[in-house]
Amino acid sequence: MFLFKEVKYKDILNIKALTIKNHQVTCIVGESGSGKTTLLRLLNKLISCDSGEILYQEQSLSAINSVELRRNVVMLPQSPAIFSGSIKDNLLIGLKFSEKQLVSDDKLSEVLKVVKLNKKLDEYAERLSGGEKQRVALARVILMDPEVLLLDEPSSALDEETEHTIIEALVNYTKDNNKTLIMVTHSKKIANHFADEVIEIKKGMLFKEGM
Ligand SMILES: Nc1ncnc2c1ncn2[C@@H]1O[C@H](COP(=O)(O)OP(=O)(O)OP(=O)(O)O)[C@@H](O)[C@H]1O
Repeated sequence: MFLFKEVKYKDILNIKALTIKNHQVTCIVGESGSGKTTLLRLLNKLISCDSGEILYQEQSLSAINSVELRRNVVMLPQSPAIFSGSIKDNLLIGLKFSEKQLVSDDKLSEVLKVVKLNKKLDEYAERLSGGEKQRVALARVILMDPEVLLLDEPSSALDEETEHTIIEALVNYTKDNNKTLIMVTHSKKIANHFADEVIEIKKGMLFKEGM
């Protein structure tokens, strides 16, 4: 699905060869500042590499329109934005921005169940806890129904038990719907338990080259 060839970005990332397979759960681990977020940002063209090439479904990212790419490859940033308004407003905003068809309240409630958030759609999103806001943002990404979900520490604000439950639900969602999940996590436990592939980055380089 994604193929890296001699990719360099500033002096932050230097990846000779990397394949990320589709319909799999890939976890990216590594110490703080090693380049994990930078890697995710390359995948949906928020940034572009200085040299080398990244292919998505055999097509060079440089030849794919960024807006079009981001309809299929959606990123959840480390500190996602929550807007004033209801949970429903916050769920629909991703669809509105990407000019996708809006969905029914039933569908919205269904997605809240995937992220195990037991709240009403008309509750104020700003009153939610940090971990609950994180799950609203995650539900917003799921609603976009992308081929690839890029998640940057989606469970950083959750306790260990909730984290396990949410990631498990997310992995099941990925498998049931033939999605591709690429997730940065600080938790080696999560990575070892759920990932089909683990990418470890050290100072901008793959710990195990040529995966
Ligand atoms: N646009 C940029 N210009 C210069 N330096 C940058 C830029 N973006 C990131 N960096 C630096 O690159 C390094 C890697 O950043 P990145 O956010 O990818 O790390 P990370 O592995 O995701 O870290 P964390 O786990 O702390 O989120 C950091 O030292 C960061 O300061």
